[in-house]
Amino acid sequence: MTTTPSPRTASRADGAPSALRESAARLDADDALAHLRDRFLLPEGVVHLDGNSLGPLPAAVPPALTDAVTRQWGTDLIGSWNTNGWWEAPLRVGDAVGALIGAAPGQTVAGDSTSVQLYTALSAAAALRPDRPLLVTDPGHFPTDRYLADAVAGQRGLQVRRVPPHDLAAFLGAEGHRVAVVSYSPVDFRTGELYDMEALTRAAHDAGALVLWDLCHAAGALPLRVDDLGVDLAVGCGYKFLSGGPGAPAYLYAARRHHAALETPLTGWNGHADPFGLSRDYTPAPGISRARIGTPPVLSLLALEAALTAFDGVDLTRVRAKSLSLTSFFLRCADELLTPLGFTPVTPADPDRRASQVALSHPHAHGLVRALAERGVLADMRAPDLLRFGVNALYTSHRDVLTAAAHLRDIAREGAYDPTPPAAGTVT
Ligand SMILES: Cc1ncc(COP(=O)(O)O)c(C=O)c1O
Ligand SMILES: Nc1c(O)cccc1C(=O)C[C@H](N)C(=O)O
Repeated sequence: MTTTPSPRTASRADGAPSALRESAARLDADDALAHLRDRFLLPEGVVHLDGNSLGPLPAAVPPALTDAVTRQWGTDLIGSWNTNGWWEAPLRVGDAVGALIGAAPGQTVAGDSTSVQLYTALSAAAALRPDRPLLVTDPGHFPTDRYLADAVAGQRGLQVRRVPPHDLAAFLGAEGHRVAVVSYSPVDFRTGELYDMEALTRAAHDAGALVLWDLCHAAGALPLRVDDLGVDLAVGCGYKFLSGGPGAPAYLYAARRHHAALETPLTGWNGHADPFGLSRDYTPAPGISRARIGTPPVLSLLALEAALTAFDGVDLTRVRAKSLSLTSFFLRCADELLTPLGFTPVTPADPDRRASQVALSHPHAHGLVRALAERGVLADMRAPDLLRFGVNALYTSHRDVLTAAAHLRDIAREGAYDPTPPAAGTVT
């Protein structure tokens, strides 16, 4: 999103039909997770429905960062690598993320960006299946995943096949024996469609291929079971549903059974078996440590670590149930208030096929999202015509959802938005 909301007026859903207001009030009254909102510092008068792009500030982060800067860096100085656990932070934070994605400790490392982690994972997967020439990815995958698939394929002499998840089984039936890795996301970042991770993982494995999941839009939003499903590799960012802050470290999961043979393409000294031995040649560390590269962004790791405490004691099956309640309610509001005004929901109505966002198509998506931001409702748009609304069960209420839908109805009805498409280079 682009605009600083001013004035912030989003707390008003007064103009919404009373049946919707009563439903929102009832659903919020029954919400066993409502108290978790206090774990976030949400500005007054803002409805935050863009946590699928950048989560808001968790209350635990400012004191953790103050401590990291003033006591650890300011006073303990370089000794902090030992005394304050800086050296182990990528593994410690990796394990904390691992707990949210269903990974037992010792298989997840945090530190570099999702794009870098993807490069590592795709390259490592190709090296684990050297006799197979195909890399399968989703034509609708997030751009960085597609670009990196092309780059790794080019460097390793592979060919990329763009196969939508719904067509994977048929594709593997014909070409499966040639596929090294299937690289997918369980969630379509535009529409919010949720794919069947279990069935797709099994299909890849039945063909003898590896599977790499990009969990950016899933981790923290729904229960994940990477160990149970036998996932080979996974990556994800720290700044969406994990709310680790702008540019938060991303993570890489590699199943333990692959560690001994895991060849990482960026052989930085932090991944060395003996980083301070300063030896001439690279010897990979045992375990997931070999996926470390260079000095990690410690302050960002500590911010992410603090952010993850927002999940302490939280049952992700409850998070999922509330997220579905929020998105169902959003679809109902859309049906009653927005479809008559030219909005078309593109997110599946079937809850089993819906992740934690609702997307609506409208030819003036950009202007509408900007007008919403001016009224204190934060959402985003994805070109050419999608308005995206991400819900996070840790802090979103049904009233928030209704407020957003009611403002959008008013803006559309009044024509109170600029229909000009975004200029090239605009962050949307
Ligand atoms: C599925 C997915 N992968 C990767 C990224 C981004 O990668 P990076 O964190 O390197 O910018 C995003 C969003 O920005 C995404 O939605
Ligand atoms: N990572 C982002 C950024 O650095 C700037 C703006 C947006 C983003 C995003 O996360 C986009 C997001 N992955 C998406 O689903 O479209």
